[in-house]
This record gives sequence, structure tokens and C-alpha cells, in this order.
Amino acid sequence: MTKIQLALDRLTKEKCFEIVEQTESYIDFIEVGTGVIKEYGMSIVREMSERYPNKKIVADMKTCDAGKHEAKQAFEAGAHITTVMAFANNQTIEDMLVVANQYGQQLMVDLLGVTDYARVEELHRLGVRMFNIHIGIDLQKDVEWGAQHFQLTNHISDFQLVVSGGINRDLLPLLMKQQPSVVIVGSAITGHENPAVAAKEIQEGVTQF
Ligand SMILES: O=C([C@H](O)CO)[C@H](O)[C@H](O)COP(=O)(O)O
Repeated sequence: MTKIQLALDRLTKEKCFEIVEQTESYIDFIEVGTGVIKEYGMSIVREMSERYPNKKIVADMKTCDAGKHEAKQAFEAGAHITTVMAFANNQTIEDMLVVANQYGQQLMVDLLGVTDYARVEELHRLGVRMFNIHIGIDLQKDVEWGAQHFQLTNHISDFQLVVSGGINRDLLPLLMKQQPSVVIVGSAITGHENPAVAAKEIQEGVTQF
């Protein structure tokens, strides 16, 4: 069954905890966003994992170098999943896979900016099994979700598909056709006047399919 990952971006620490408190019954994974980690460091990942031991915690580290060190930072802080950019060196990705295995946790590769499916194939050969097809926040006004985005992963099997970037209730019919393992939703929930209502709508939209 598809999991819902709440992305906490561009928020104060207080707001992050307030929104998780309001939405926890509708979400499965809690993502501490890159900017939030830059603001508060690993301590907010640690606090989130201590406060919500029954949720999967994703540290959106968006690592691009020093993979071993950053993966350890994330898992030591209690994350179950850490992220790396697909353009990172293969060595970085291999190191992070080793660390993830040591901790019994997972590595998610962010495909932001990747247009060549050969890179996805290569990453799959390295052992990556979780791919995030991601329309970045700065691109969202120019790019619309469509079937073409999934050409990147159409030719591989045995992996978890994650989708992210400007996802709202209206996009779910299109995205759920791809049977993603994880749907990441940030602004549509965190920017809503009532985050619980928005999270409930996303949950209903996801479970409908
Ligand atoms: O990874 C993200 C982005 O690069 C900002 O750091 C977001 O977590 C992801 O895009 C989901 O957020 P929304 O696009 O606001 O749904």
C-alpha cells in the first residue's frame, strides 16, 4: 500500500512539530526537509524520531559528497531513510548503501535533474532500490506532471517508486496509476489553512486507488 510522506520544508521547528501533531493520523513517514536540517541540524531529526517512534523518519539530507559521513549522521540521529542526489559520484552512493545496510535502514536517491534513464539503470546496478522522481520547487511553475516523467524508471523492476514535487489532491489520479510506494506531499499540507484537512484529503485520495 502506498505510504504518505509529509515533507516539512521552509518552516520553523515549532511549526514542524505543530503540523505533525495535527496530521499524524493521516501520514506514514515524516520528512525533515533539507532547509529545516540546515537551520536546526541533526537535533531536529533526533527529536522528531524520539517524539514519533511509530513513524518512519526521513532525513532529506540531499547528500552529494561525503556520503559515508552524512549517512551515519542521519541514521545516528534516528532516521530510517536518508537521501542522496543521483548526480553524486558512484562512490558516494555505494558508501551510503553500505552504511544504510549496516544500520538496517534505507537510501533514497533523488532524481532531481536526471533526464537520462541510463543513469537510473546504473544506480540500480549499484544496488539502489528506492528512486524519487522529483519536480523541484523552483521548476514547479514551469513543469507539469505527466506520464513522461516515469520513462526514467519504466525499464527497471524490483525497486520502490517515490514521487514528489508540488503534489496535491488533484494530481493523485495521474500519479497513483504508477503505483508509487511513497507519495511525498509538502506545501499542499503545510501551506493549507488546516493541515489536518489537507492531509486527510491526501489520504483519502491515495487509498481510493
Ligand atoms: O524535496 C523537496 C524540495 O526539494 C524542497 O526541499 C520537497 O520536500 C518536495 O518537493 C515536496 O515538497 P512540495 O513540493 O512542497 O510538495
